[in-house]
Amino acid sequence: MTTSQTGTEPRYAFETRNVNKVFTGANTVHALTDINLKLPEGSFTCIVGPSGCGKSTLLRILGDLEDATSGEIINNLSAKKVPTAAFVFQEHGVFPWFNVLQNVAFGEHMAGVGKREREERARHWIAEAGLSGFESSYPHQLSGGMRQRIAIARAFATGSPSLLMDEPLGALDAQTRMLMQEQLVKLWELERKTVVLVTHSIEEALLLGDRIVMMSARPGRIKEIIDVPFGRPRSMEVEATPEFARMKQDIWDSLRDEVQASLRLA
Ligand SMILES: Nc1ncnc2c1ncn2[C@@H]1O[C@H](COP(=O)(O)OP(=O)(O)OP(=O)(O)O)[C@@H](O)[C@H]1O
Repeated sequence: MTTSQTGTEPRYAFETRNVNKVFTGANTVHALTDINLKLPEGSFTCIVGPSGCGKSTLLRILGDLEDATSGEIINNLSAKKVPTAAFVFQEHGVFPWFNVLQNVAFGEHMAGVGKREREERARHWIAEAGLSGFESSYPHQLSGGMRQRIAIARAFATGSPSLLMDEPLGALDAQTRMLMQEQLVKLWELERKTVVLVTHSIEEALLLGDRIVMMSARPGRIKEIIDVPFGRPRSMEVEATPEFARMKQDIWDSLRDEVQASLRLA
């Protein structure tokens, strides 16, 4: 568990205590079991686990898009005036009828921020996301990677203290994905929001995160929490180090059993 430099307990953005989630309907699905997590403010947590283990459900519960069946979710950010969390999903994150500037400013528009202020903030994050010059373009005029950068820039522009991302780079080709990983780290280092990012990629979790929460096959439990030893600011060159290769192998060794178990469940 991460602690502050003084050795005192860090401030937590989110805490979950014995969170369970059961979906009832035609089929009853026990999606999450006894999830206990403490996410320090300003930390970058990646969640990995086999398909169907409840990663998205956990993210949605943290973001208050879904209720837990039992257990407690403590959101220590909720007293702030802005929305607690901004979301980035794999696809469909941008409005096709808005241009880039309007898309990035949308969250602040909804929060009632004045036009001048929200556009100024939007232009700042558009520039940081490498989209300067495209303010008036519409999403259909841009590449998939650029569209996802709009969604990420908007999430940073909202002023929300946390960012919840569900496979935000999952739909991108390998090269664009690598560039976007770099960009995401760079943006986050500018403004250290509390980030929770769901990914299927062990490499991505190691490149981006401070910690990796590894989940077991359904009903999803926390199998292990791994501290990522690579420092900040982080260069993507860590991927070439023996430490990276060793950690990737260890995580895969542990995850492999869960992936096999999830295939038997399917
Ligand atoms: N609204 C829902 N109603 C019923 N069952 C649901 C609902 N949402 C999710 N589930 C079930 O809960 C389980 C966990 O789903 P979830 O989407 O959280 O998994 P995941 O780990 O994000 O999967 P993936 O990696 O494939 O995206 C799955 O078995 C899924 O079918």
